[in-house]
Amino acid sequence: MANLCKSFVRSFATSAQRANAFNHVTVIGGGLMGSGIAQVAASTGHTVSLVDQDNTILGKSMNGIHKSLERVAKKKFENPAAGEAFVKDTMGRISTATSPITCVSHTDLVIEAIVENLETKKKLFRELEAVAPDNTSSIPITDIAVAAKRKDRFGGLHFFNPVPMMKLLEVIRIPATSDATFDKLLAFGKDMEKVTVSCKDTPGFIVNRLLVPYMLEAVRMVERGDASIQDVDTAMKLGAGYPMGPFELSDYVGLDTMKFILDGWSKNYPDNPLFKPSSLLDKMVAQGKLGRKSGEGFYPYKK
Ligand SMILES: CCCCCCCCCCCCCC(=O)CC(=O)SCCNC(=O)CCNC(=O)[C@H](O)C(C)(C)COP(=O)(O)OP(=O)(O)OC[C@H]1O[C@@H](n2cnc3c(N)ncnc32)[C@H](O)[C@@H]1OP(=O)(O)O
Ligand SMILES: NC(=O)C1=CN([C@@H]2O[C@H](COP(=O)(O)OP(=O)(O)OC[C@H]3O[C@@H](n4cnc5c(N)ncnc54)[C@H](O)[C@@H]3O)[C@@H](O)[C@H]2O)C=CC1
Repeated sequence: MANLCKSFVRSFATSAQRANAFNHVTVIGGGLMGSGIAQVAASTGHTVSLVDQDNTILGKSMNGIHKSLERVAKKKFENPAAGEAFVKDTMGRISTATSPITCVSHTDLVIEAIVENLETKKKLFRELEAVAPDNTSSIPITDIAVAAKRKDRFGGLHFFNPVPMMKLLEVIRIPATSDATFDKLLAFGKDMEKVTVSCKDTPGFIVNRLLVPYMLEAVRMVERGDASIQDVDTAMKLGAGYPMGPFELSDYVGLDTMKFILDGWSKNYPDNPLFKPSSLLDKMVAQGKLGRKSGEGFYPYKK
């Protein structure tokens, strides 16, 4: 299998030298993030097991990956046959499973990308009782690591949505993370063709520490009646050069995920008025308006 990996990497590698930090990667959670991580891991030469709760969800994940790969292939290859081969080879590197237990016995890296809920994440790691770098938006890595026995082999990988397009990867170490693990995670980031940055295990790491207050102030502006959703989005795109306004981005991230993140922040910082729950966000999630994934959020979408 290692040989296969190497030959694939030779065929499709960019100019960057790969470290081949890990060969087999298990991604747990096949939603927006897990699918994107699995896709990029496979397209950069890793063999991937993608795990979610049932085969219907996994079917949707694989469809999404296929569509995204076709978009990538269109840009990457002038020759359609080469593009088709890239999509087929990449898909062939991904297998699916409904339990992580069978995969982790032979994997080099476990990436957790399940729902943003500390107890659910801790329960998963208790079950795995193994190495587990993870993808959380805002939960401190140290809090999740409580459930891991081998903390020296535990660290945080924060990818960005959409994973195939966003170049950044935040790599977080906790005091218990060994130098060897941290170095391997950085090397893995390079293998995934991402630019890595690191910071302390501080709330929201770098990006979300700045993004969350910005997004929240946008929603408060609308709640106060200061400006409309459309005008806020237009202003931030044309006046600040952002590719999406805060409400378009919220729909893209998923309003349920946003609510999980905000609920965590307001629980951890009850005295900070900045992180108070948003009644608008709560109401929309209760109505099932979750953004693009449900067909409606701040804006309507074709299903
Ligand atoms: C308001 C509520 C307040 C609640 C408060 C709670 C706060 C919580 C907030 C925290 C959120 C935390 C989330 C997180 O942890 C961190 C994140 O990930 S934040 C999100 C970061 N991402 C962004 O900021 C994305 C910004 N948008 C963009 O960069 C672009 O819009 C995007 C690349 C997504 C799409 O580009 P666009 O030009 O708009 O559209 P196109 O469809 O034309 O695409 C352009 C280009 O890109 C290709 N492409 C797009 N998506 C994919 C994909 N998934 N796979 C493959 N290829 C893709 C597409 O093919 C186009 O290529 P061309 O060659 O140009 O045709
Ligand atoms: N949506 C975004 O833009 C970003 C999200 N994140 C973080 O990534 C994580 C995942 O987020 P999304 O992919 O957006 O969520 P999502 O809701 O799209 O996907 C979560 C997936 O996890 C699965 N799942 C839940 N419990 C599971 C379990 N015990 N075992 C296996 N699978 C399980 C669900 O079935 C679902 O398919 C969250 O921690 C989130 O904060 C990080 C960066 C960006």
